[in-house]
Amino acid sequence: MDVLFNVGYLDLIFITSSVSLLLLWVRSRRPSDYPPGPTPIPVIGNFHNLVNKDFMQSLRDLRQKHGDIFSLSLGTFWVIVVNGSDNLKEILIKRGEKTSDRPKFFVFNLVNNRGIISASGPSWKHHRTFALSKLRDFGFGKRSFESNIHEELEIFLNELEKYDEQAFDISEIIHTSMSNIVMAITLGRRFDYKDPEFSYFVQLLNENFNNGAVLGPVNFIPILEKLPIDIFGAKQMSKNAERCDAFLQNEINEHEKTLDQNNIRDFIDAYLVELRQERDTDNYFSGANLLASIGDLFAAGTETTATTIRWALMYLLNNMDIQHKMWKEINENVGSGRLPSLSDKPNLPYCEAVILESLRLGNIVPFSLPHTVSEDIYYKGMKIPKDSVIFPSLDSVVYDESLFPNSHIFNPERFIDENGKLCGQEKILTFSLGRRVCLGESLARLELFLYLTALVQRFQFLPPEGDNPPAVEGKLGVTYSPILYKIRAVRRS
Ligand code: HEM
Repeated sequence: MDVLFNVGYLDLIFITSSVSLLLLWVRSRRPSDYPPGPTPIPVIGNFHNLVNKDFMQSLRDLRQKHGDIFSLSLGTFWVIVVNGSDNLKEILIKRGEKTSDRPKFFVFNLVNNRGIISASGPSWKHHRTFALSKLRDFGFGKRSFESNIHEELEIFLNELEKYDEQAFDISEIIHTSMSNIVMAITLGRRFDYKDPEFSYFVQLLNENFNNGAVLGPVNFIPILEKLPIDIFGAKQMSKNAERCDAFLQNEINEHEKTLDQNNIRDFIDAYLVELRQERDTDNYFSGANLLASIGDLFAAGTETTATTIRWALMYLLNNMDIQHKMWKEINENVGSGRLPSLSDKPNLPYCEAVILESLRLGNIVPFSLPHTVSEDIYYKGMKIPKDSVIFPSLDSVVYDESLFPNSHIFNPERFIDENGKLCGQEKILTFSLGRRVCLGESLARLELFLYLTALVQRFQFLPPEGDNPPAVEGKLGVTYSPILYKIRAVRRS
């Protein structure tokens, strides 16, 4: 009887383990109508295909092997990587109705899928439309906004002069300056560069941007978030997000105390008015959604523009002839007595081309942000299943030789036609495309133009004394950002 019982017990363990493994094996097997891809290993899926090299290179190599649309089994998700400008347009624009939600990833759950970036469905649409109209009202649509940027820019340029031509790392002050512009729109005020609370806020945002958890395994295998040790940085990221929220909640509370419905000062005021008027019968507007929305504007609107400026300066250090040509164009069309303004844009096509080329080759969001699929879709005979995750490879457009010959070379001339006019800007997809296209694109383009032209007008940028220009290298966090480098800002006479 005992023997029988022992055999039965062992059998049970054997059967349970076999069934579990079988289920995992079946789960990680690629159905024949899915896009092709490397063979997944049971339990591990395709993680092993991504660990040896850097993530960007791994996805480029997989494309070489499996084609423009390929799939990977990662944890509980099927990930579909979409490469090439035409495919991206087909999937994100033509089939946009079914491909514009966000997946249930750890990073998006951090704010309980509220606000803009992490939300899906009607609440997302509501908040996106509201934010876009308020960015216009308090930002790029307002005439006086350019002079607000100029004030911030003057402070920033003076800050650079304090380095007295010594080599320094520009990252922190450029982040602070960009953050202040978003502050002006959302909180209606700016902070001093030395304000400890503000510096801490900017530092926390940066840490979360550089944290590996954003694209890391914790998104694909939710249980990893619960591990007692924080190998994947998830707990640190949650803590940082809580501290950023506390800072922003404080600002919301102050706004509530001083709100005057006849004098709407900024984004928070406008949102609070909507909340009080209770016009929103579906209850999309809420305190939690307000907090998440302004958090989104800071997260998306600070690091991105700051990083693009750091890429542009890195390229200018490596291409002194291009820097000189930019300065010459500014000098001939604007002079040195006033800051360049938006009305100068038509006369500064070369400067604009340098910005476009920095947006292209800087490649700051190589896989955009992940999307998910709300219903099965079929494309080129392949099934892209409901709930799979789409990685839009904007990286594949950057290096598309048919669009950008000698794509690895920094060459602003590719955006200038034979009549000296700007051309080809529509080929750049750095702001992504479709319904989720970057909400801050107009603001970002305005900031990049005003900052980069003013920087080159006032200073010549050089590598540290006796050093070569920095190697053009980047590293991937949420954004692909240049490695830290030092620069000298020498005031032009
Ligand atoms: C050079 C600067 C910038 C670049 C390259 C950039 C790029 C992007 C990209 C690739 C996305 C993801 C789109 C997708 O899901 O497919 C995005 C989303 C977003 N961006 Fe930007 N961005 C920049 C600046 C800004 C600025 C200045 C703001 C606002 C202050 C902003 C606000 C947003 C928001 C709110 C989203 C989420 C949109 C949504 O989910 O509906 N961005 N951006």
